[in-house]
Amino acid sequence: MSDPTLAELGWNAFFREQVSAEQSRRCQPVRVMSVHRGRVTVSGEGFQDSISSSFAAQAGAEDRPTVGDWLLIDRTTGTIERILNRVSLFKRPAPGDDRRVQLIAANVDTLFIVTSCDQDFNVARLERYLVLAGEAGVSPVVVLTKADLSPSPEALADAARALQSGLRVEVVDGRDLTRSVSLAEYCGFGQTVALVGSSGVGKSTLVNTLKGSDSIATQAVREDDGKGRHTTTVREMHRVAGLVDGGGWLVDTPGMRELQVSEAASGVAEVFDDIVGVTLECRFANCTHGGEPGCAVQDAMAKGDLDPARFERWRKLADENAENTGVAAVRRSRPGKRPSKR
Ligand SMILES: Nc1nc2c(ncn2[C@@H]2O[C@H](COP(=O)(O)OP(=O)(O)OP(=O)(O)O)[C@@H](O)[C@H]2O)c(=O)[nH]1
Ligand SMILES: [Zn+2]
Repeated sequence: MSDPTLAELGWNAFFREQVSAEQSRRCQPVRVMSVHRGRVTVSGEGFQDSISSSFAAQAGAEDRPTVGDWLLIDRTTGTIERILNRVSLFKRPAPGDDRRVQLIAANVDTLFIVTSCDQDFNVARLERYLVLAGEAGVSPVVVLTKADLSPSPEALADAARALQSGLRVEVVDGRDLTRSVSLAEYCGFGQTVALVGSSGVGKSTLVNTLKGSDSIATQAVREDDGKGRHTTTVREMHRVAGLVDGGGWLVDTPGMRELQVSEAASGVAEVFDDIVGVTLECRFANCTHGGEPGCAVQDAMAKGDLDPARFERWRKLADENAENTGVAAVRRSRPGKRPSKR
């Protein structure tokens, strides 16, 4: 395949408008294809390189290049001038150190929430990922793999569709391009798709199938997960070539298996907007929905309009989010000396 053009890499008006004429004389736009310790590999128009990931104007915790980022780099020195504003950003508290944030991927258009029809299917987990997508500003698609191993994949697809209004759900056999071809429309020209899901659900298989080759990332990078253990993670962009009208990019996200919800109130409200709507009808604004008079939630459950199991999952996620968000906020408000041991 020929080297991608800027437009094929995903360059569009949103990014172009952030660059002044003076800047574009001095700098060129490049996209981050993979992140390694202290370095990033980047692609631009007829240009590929590995450059240092640190730069002079770095400010906040999110001011670090991650996979999918658009950078302006100096045409002569090759150093990063700045990171362009992102369309979307996946991040999470750094494992083992929730004072820091780990950037997962930037400028993702679509999130494939991958789950398999055999063992893995779990609505609570799907809802977690939907919250993550909502919070990151990315449109979610549930991808049910291993359709061949289930007697009734369509029943699972319907269960997934019921989780959020308008949710797209695709049933595939990830090993077979002809039975994954429904994913083509999300992987078109200049589009970027990230994949999340538990280990073994078939993410790598799907990436290889859509790429049209078996050459998935093997240059594993060792990253300290903060607990003294080392996990092997590779995050990089893979070009879709297996599909006729493909041409977009896939980002696998190893190391995102355990998923805690934090600072995601708007994502939770978006995924559970049906329940939030009902709570607005409760008589007391601070109703705990635990048996107060005039509780619209209890009412709706009694009438069969609201699934008690879904209500419980919402409550659990909302509580977890409040808890984690509180912890993160307290930690941030105490700058200065870091505790040496926790
Ligand atoms: N029958 C069937 N097997 C599949 C399908 N997709 C993947 N598999 C198999 O499932 C196993 C796990 O697939 P992977 O692609 O390695 O899963 P993964 O999600 O990338 O797992 P991690 O790399 O651990 O995150 C492999 O043996 C695949 O051949 C499918 O659609 N049908
Ligand atoms: Zn109530």
